[in-house]
Amino acid sequence: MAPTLELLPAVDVRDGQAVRLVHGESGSETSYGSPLQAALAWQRSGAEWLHLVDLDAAFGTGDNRALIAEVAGSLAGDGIKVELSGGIRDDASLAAALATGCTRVNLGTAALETPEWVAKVIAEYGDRIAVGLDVRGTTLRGRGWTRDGGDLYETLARLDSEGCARYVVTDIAKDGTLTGPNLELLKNVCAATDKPVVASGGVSSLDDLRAISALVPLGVEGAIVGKALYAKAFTLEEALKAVAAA
Ligand SMILES: O=C(O)c1ccccc1NCC(=O)[C@H](O)[C@H](O)COP(=O)(O)O
Repeated sequence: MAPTLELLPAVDVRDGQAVRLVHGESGSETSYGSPLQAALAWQRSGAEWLHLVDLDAAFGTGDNRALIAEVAGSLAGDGIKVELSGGIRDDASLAAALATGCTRVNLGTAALETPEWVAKVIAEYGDRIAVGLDVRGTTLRGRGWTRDGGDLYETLARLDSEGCARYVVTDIAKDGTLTGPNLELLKNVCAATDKPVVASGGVSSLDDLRAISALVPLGVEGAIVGKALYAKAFTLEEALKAVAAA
């Protein structure tokens, strides 16, 4: 039997607040209050993972490093696995991220702009490093998804050859829109790599999660869920039950 799809409820932090964006665009925020309270709510609902994003660090508008460390530290200390994303681009930001106790970090822009550094940290930290492949069509986007950064499949082949352990794949056109995941993209990425893939962006319903679960045999390992949980399209408890039964 295929393993159960992992669910990663998202807490995206901007200016100290948990927010949701549409298409990852700065200025499209809806605020949902305290990131720590949001994270603790997902923990109470049975989350095994948390996807925690420092949007200010991703956009280059500052950072929420202390708050992120507090949230990651609180949850990781309680046995929740934390995936940390946003603005991790050099030794200092990577050291700060890993020091939070997170299970892994997600590198985005660095994989496009400083490939030698990314190859070095992949070799050093193994599966504590994932790479976020954030795409419009098949073009990667970096710097908070604001700048083009090359071809998805060329970059994927390069990262595979360097031993990258895992990819977090986001269709930016779907992100924060509640219009369903891009299943074709996920299938295509799974066909291009043997490494596990975490799906991100667009989940709107339990049926979407069941559809992503059907891709587990192809290599999809997990799904990040943001807006649907905040908009109460379903509860995390319902989502965990749905994927366990899929
Ligand atoms: O992850 C990043 O580094 C990032 C950078 C810039 C804008 C957005 C970014 N992440 C957004 C997410 O990871 C979302 O939380 C996730 O894709 C969930 O999407 P959805 O379920 O559609 O709300």
